[in-house]
Amino acid sequence: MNVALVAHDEMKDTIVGFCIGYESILSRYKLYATGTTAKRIMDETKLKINRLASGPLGGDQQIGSLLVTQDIDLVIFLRDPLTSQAHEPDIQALIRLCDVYHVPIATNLASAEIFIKALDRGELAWREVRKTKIQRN
Ligand SMILES: O=C(CO)COP(=O)(O)O
Repeated sequence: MNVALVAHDEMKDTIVGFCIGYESILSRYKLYATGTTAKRIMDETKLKINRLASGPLGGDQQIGSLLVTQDIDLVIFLRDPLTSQAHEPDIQALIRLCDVYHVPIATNLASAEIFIKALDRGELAWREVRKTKIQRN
């Protein structure tokens, strides 16, 4: 089960706090994150993260590519709803691919807390079944 972590600049402190709070759960999964988010989390926790490009430089698209290959099972993407982003089309594409591939995506802290607890309880295990089905097609 693989988790993608992304946060816009105004939400970086929040995602770091989230990762500190849930470090023991997150440490059991393969983690991916966009460039600056990954660096902040690795600087402030012991989590190992596969660091992708920074969001504005294609990191959201790299996560999109991992969604297509069924390599991401949960996306925690703490968006800043009050600041426009130069790479908004990439952000929309990432969210769209979550819908295409039925990947849960939390775009704020409240939903992130629910999803991480669901992950911990094994409630996303259906993702493995779904992946197997898609691989057979
Ligand atoms: O811009 C982002 C997501 O759209 C996040 O990118 P960084 O983690 O590199 O700041």
